[in-house]
Formats: sequence, structure tokens, C-alpha cells
Amino acid sequence: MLITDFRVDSPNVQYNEDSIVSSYQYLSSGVERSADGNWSVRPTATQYEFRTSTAVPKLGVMLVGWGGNNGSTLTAGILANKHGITWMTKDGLRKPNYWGSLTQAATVRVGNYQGEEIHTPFSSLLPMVHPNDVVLGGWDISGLNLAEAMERAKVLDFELQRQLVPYMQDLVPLPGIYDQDFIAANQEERADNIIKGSKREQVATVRQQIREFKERTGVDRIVVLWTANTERYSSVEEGLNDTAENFLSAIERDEAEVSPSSLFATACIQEGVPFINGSPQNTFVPGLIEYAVQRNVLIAGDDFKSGQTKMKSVLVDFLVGAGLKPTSIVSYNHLGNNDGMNLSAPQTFRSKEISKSNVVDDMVASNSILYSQGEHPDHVVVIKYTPYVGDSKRAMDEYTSEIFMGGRNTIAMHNTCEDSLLAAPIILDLVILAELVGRIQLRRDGEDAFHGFHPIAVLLSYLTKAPLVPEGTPVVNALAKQRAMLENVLRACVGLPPDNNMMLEFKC
Ligand SMILES: NC(=O)c1ccc[n+]([C@@H]2O[C@H](COP(=O)([O-])OP(=O)(O)OC[C@H]3O[C@@H](n4cnc5c(N)ncnc54)[C@H](O)[C@@H]3O)[C@@H](O)[C@H]2O)c1
Ligand SMILES: O=P([O-])([O-])O[C@@H]1[C@@H](O)[C@H](O)[C@@H](O)[C@H](O)[C@@H]1O
Repeated sequence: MLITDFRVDSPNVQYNEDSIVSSYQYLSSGVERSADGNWSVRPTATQYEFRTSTAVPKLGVMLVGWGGNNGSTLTAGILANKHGITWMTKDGLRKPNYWGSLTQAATVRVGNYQGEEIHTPFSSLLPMVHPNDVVLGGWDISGLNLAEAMERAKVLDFELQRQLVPYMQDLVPLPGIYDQDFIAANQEERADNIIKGSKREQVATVRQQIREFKERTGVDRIVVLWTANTERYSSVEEGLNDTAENFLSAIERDEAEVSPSSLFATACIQEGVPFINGSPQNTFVPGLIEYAVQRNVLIAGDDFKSGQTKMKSVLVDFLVGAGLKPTSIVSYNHLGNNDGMNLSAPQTFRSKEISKSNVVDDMVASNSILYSQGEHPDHVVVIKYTPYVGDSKRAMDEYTSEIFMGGRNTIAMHNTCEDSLLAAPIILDLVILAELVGRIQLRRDGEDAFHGFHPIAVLLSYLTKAPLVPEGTPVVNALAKQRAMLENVLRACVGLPPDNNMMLEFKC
């Protein structure tokens, strides 16, 4: 059964007029080693207080790459949901939904009632922005309006597109920062909507555009998300982008090696606006990370985890967790959208190859019974551009594992889906959760003042292929663990323990 409206009845939770405050005992364990080399594991209990503001803002979402397949599809989806637009297809009447969104279409278990398992929508755990209320805007180096962009994307049924045109034809992206050195040369023909000037001037323009958007729309808060093309990696160099001071000086010097995505992120940090990177390039060079932390502005990334890689972070976790040893992972896909065309260039493909390849590292490192020090499965990533299939990505994967007594097991998968229909709900979750995380304050035993989470938003890891984490923080890619981390932190904010799945009440 699903319940959508509930309160946690506990002396450790207060529902105030403008906040929810919970007193939470965080149970974990530490590992120690004695002088003579003996290991011990010690359970730990740490007291936290969480305070979540319940003042849900009017949220503005500004997409970099708004006119792309993801941006136009997300815009169309929100408008169709908001206006209740249905459309007829050969398979019958279709209704709008937010399927594929963790916050809008997934549930969490809250307990058992008279023998029946009770679940609640993820979005009922804490007050969150509803997607229908989001005010969209953004930038694109292509000047097409969003109705034209939706048509160019060729993602949605025509009958739906036809009804959406009146809602989207007046949505026009702001000019973007174009630098042909960072994306494929084949993108030049669409680059007709560009911010001119030096890098410093471009940052100033983006800052002004953010302020004007806020003024025009009357939104309370803004989140900016990069869903523009994948860029090549920026070279990380001492004196260029290794520190915040050097990075900012590099912008002042109009250094060629500062990418458009890093410029957008800089503008956002200077405006105090969260910036999320949905692509795999290293937008967050060390100096930019240092700057975001200095200014305490939320940053998150990298690269939406949408389909083939999401499946990989489930399957490899299952195999290794079951004591089976993946020894060969081959991930091939072809697609024909503009993202695929941009990725047909070696330098941009390399960015994607890195984010798609590193996703199994934590699972492999978790099992030294199977893997000796430094041992890894063979892991091949292939992406081919095939215009005819458009946004309908065809992923073919083969996982070969060593099993009991010298046996081998090979799993082959074929996965076809419009890439943008997987990514759009993920964009929604990223911006909704980034806004929510900004409303949560916490303090640990012994701390006087409440403070926010670390500005590098590890809580958004479930939604990215290559989670950006603070230095010294373990990178977790196993999907179930990422989901549990997010769910359990939100549960803690309302004083609920993690769902430990023990179900002892039914075992004696
Ligand atoms: N399932 C998915 O679709 C998926 C999953 C993971 C990551 N991604 C990443 O998301 C990004 C967008 O994917 P897409 O399918 O929408 O691609 P797309 O090419 O359709 O859209 C990108 C848009 O960004 C615009 N653009 C490029 N550089 C820009 C700049 N500097 N400023 C402003 N606009 C700029 C382009 O004109 C284009 O309209 C890609 O980097 C892709 O790798 C997509
Ligand atoms: O489905 P997934 O592995 O998460 O990631 C996708 C890749 O398979 C695809 O080749 C690429 O074009 C998309 O941008 C996205 O990165």
C-alpha cells in the first residue's frame, strides 16, 4: 500500500512551522589495528541533529544546452505534465508521467501495517519542489526556439509535439559560450547563438543573464545544470587551474585552456547558484573545486548515469557481491543523435570513455578474494555514431565471469531506448535534490552551530556515472549503495532509521 501523507511519531522529531528538526543517532563502525597487528572492529554511535527548512521555493532551472535533445525533451515533459496533455498513438492514448525519476516515481518502505508492507513516494519523505512548478530557462549555442529544438531532437511522438508547439515556440535559449577547441568540429554549423568577448567578459555576461532571469521570472532560487555537449578534458596544470587563485587569474588572462563549462560554473559560483555537470568532462578542475568550497556553493557531477552504465553499476555489484568474478566487460553502443555526433570526435569520446570505464572500480576493490592487488577485469567501451537510429541508443553488453571450479559465465544484454527519455527525469532529480540539499542543515555532537553539507554534493551520486566527491571521500558507484545513501540521509532528516531489511519481527 502507498501512503503519501504521514508524520513520524517520535520524541526525536519536531514539526515546526518552517522546519523539521530531528535528533538522530548515526550508527556505524570503525576499524582499528593494535601495535601487534591485531584487527578490531568497533561499533560507533554519533548523535546528529538535522534541520530541514520546509519553505519550498519557486525554483528556476537554467539548462546549459537547453536546446539539445535532453533539454528540449525535459521541457516538453514538464509542460505535458503541467497542462495534462495526452496524445493518441497507434498503441492507444498516452498520458504524461515522470517515470524514470527517483523523486517522482520511486517509493521507499516506511513499515508494515496489519501485515501489509507500506511504502511512500520518495518525494513524500521531505518537502520538495514539484517538477510542474519549475521555471525553465537556459542557454544554447544554437538559436532555435524550444519547439524547433524539440522537432530537431525527434524524440517525442508527433501528436504530442504538435500540441506542445504553442507552449514552446516562445522559449528561446540565451546565447552560449562557444569554443570550438573543446567540442567536436561537427558542432560548428549549429553555433549561431554565441556570447562574444573575452573569458572574463563571458563570465560577466552569464552572471548578468542569471540575475536577469531571476528578476524576470521572480523565482526564489536557481539551479544551473550543464546538459550541453561533452567537452574534451581540460589540461590540469600547475599555475593554470591547480588553485582557485591561479584559475581565476587564468580567466583574467583569457587563457585558452579554460573551458566553456568551467566558465559557466565560475559564473554560477560567483552568483551563489548551484552548478551540476551532466557531462563527463573535467569541468571541475582543482582550482574550480577549491573556489566552490571557498564560496560554499553546491557543485555536483559528473555525467548523468542513465542506461548502459546504470545497468553496469547494478550487474557488476550483483556479480562481485555474489562472489562471481567478472573478468571481461565489453560495452558497445551506437546512437544517432547530436550527442553521438559530438562523441564521434576522439577527444570528446575520451571524456565519455573515462566516465563509463571507472564505474566498476569500487566494486572490484571491495573483493580481494576475487581480485589481487591491482587486478581489474578487461573493460572496453565503444560508442559509434549511426545517424539513422537517432536518439534511440542501442547498447550491447557482454559480461564474462569466472565461476565455481574453473567455469565461465557470459551474460549478453541488448538495451534499446531513447537516450533523452532516460536522461530527462534524471536531470529533474538532480535539480530537485540539489535544491533540497540546500535546505538541510546539520550539526554533529559537540558542534554548536548548524551548517550545510559539504558543497560537493555527494548525495547526488546515484544520478551520475563519475560522482564528484570531496578529497578523501570514497567513490561509490554501486547503484544500490548510492540509492541507500540518499534514502537513508533523507530518512534521518525525519528521524527514521535506515531500512535494514532484517524484518526480525517476522522471524520469531
Ligand atoms: N542519456 C543521455 O542522453 C545522456 C546520458 C549521460 C550524459 N549525457 C550528456 O548530456 C549532454 C547532452 O546530451 P544531449 O543528448 O541533450 O545532447 P545534444 O547535443 O542534443 O544537446 C547539447 C546541446 O548543447 C548545446 N551546446 C553545446 N555547447 C554549448 C555551450 N558551450 N553552451 C550552450 N549550449 C551548448 C548544443 O547546441 C546542443 O543543443 C551530452 O554531453 C551527453 O554526453 C547524455
Ligand atoms: O547509458 P549510459 O551508459 O549511462 O550513457 C550514455 C552512453 O551510453 C551513450 O553512448 C552516450 O552517448 C550518452 O551520452 C550517455 O553517456
